[in-house]
Amino acid sequence: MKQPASASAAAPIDVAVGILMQADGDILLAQRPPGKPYAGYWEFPGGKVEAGESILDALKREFVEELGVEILSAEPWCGVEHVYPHAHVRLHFYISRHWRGAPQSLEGQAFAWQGSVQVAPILPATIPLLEELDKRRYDTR
Ligand SMILES: Nc1nc2c([nH]c(=O)n2[C@@H]2O[C@H](COP(=O)(O)OP(=O)(O)OP(=O)(O)O)[C@@H](O)[C@H]2O)c(=O)[nH]1
Repeated sequence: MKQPASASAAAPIDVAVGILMQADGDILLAQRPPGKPYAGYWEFPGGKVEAGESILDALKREFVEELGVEILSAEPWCGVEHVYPHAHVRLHFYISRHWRGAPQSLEGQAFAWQGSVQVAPILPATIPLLEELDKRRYDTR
């Protein structure tokens, strides 16, 4: 099959992204492992939605695979579309305040609980969300 001329011409890839938020507002970030595009950049855990899978199911699967964490509930927060040189992604961000298990580095990735975010660099499409998130961190629902 003929390849699209650029990532922007390709159909967007759906990605499920989860923000674990502790009661004190701290959020979990993970560092992309070597071998992936943007290796070393920080992101919220998640990954591509597989064919026939719901976004929430993909989110739950990725958290088990990457961190050994079982998401008990998550609310959709916002969607962001971004064209990278390697892919056109449609990011579906969820916030979860209820999960089971402490995160483990199952894919060798570093991760960090952050209040105001100090780790860098952050994936470009995720940067604008950090400011918005800061406003929600102390929402105690
Ligand atoms: N998980 C995650 N992905 C993000 C974020 N922001 C962002 O632009 N992305 C993009 O979304 C895409 C996620 O794909 P991925 O390669 O991590 O997904 P995956 O774990 O299923 O990868 P795989 O192909 O190795 O199985 C990447 O292009 C990544 O650059 C974010 O905050 N979290």
